[in-house]
Amino acid sequence: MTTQSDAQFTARTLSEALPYIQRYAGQTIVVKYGGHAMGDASLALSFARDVVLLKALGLNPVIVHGGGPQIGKLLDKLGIVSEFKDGLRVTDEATMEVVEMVLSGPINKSIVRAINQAGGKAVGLSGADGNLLRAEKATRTTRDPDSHIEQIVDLGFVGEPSEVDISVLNALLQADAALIPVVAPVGVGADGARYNVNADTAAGALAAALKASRLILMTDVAGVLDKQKQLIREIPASQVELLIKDGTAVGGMIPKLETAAQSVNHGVGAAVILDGRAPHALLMELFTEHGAGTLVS
Ligand SMILES: Nc1ncnc2c1ncn2[C@@H]1O[C@H](COP(=O)(O)OP(=O)(O)O)[C@@H](O)[C@H]1O
Ligand SMILES: CC(=O)N[C@@H](CCC(=O)OP(=O)(O)O)C(=O)O
Repeated sequence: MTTQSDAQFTARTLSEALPYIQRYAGQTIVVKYGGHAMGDASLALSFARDVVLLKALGLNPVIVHGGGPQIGKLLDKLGIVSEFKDGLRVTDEATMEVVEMVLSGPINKSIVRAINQAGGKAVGLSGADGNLLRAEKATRTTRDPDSHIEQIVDLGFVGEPSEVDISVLNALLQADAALIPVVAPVGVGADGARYNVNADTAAGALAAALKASRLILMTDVAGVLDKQKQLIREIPASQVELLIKDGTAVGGMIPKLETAAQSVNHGVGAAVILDGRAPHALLMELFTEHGAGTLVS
């Protein structure tokens, strides 16, 4: 049972959120829901409720999800060895089959079901639907430390977004403004080939195409940590390359920071990297003055 002081606290919290609700009304917020942030069933339902609340408050949330750990589990079961380079999974044909199966299948549908269970109306898509996310083979190079010669790293079917066609999202929202799109980051090539696109990168490309006011990357750390493991609250987009070059950000944090900076440079209001395991992290970030995580602007 809630006491009167609990009720007063709730009422005050709602009242204090008013300027933020007014600021974001009608704005598109792209939320990247990472595989590590998915946690247990109650956390997933709590995330879904927060998304439904955003919609009820007049924001336009678009969810792009990951599922790296879940892909890893199935690959392990199938005895397929998987390797990462700079936070990207080297993807051969057999791995691509598993990636698409896991992302477009159980993960996408479990998020759609959770949002709908929370009273929303989610619809699941992948990059192939309506050519939402066109991709091309990603290219990466490394420099040999001895000879300084650049070498091409072959990542297989890892894709980079080449074009985003938001018409399918517009058509859905025109048909029913209550819909909440949930996008699996599987891109489609001009030749019809499918590509494994890092979910952060996919979310950044969508945020830029949708001219989102916020790109929120939900992960399993408090934000970007410095070398002393202290949270960095704000990073100018221009300093992101430096943090990657000096080794502060490694592995999965590299595509996050690159995406955050690129999306800001392409007109997204700001990008935030925050801890999706913290209950209501999304609401705290958007509707309180205690923004959580690291802001890239
Ligand atoms: N400077 C850093 N600050 C915080 N996390 C970092 C940093 N550098 C690397 N990481 C790693 O990046 C991880 C987040 O990326 P990733 O595992 O791909 O998450 P997700 O599945 O949410 O996309 C963290 O758990 C952490 O291990
Ligand atoms: C190219 C690449 O690395 N793709 C990722 C796609 C899923 C993803 O990004 O999931 P998280 O956000 O949960 O890490 C992968 O295969 O794991």
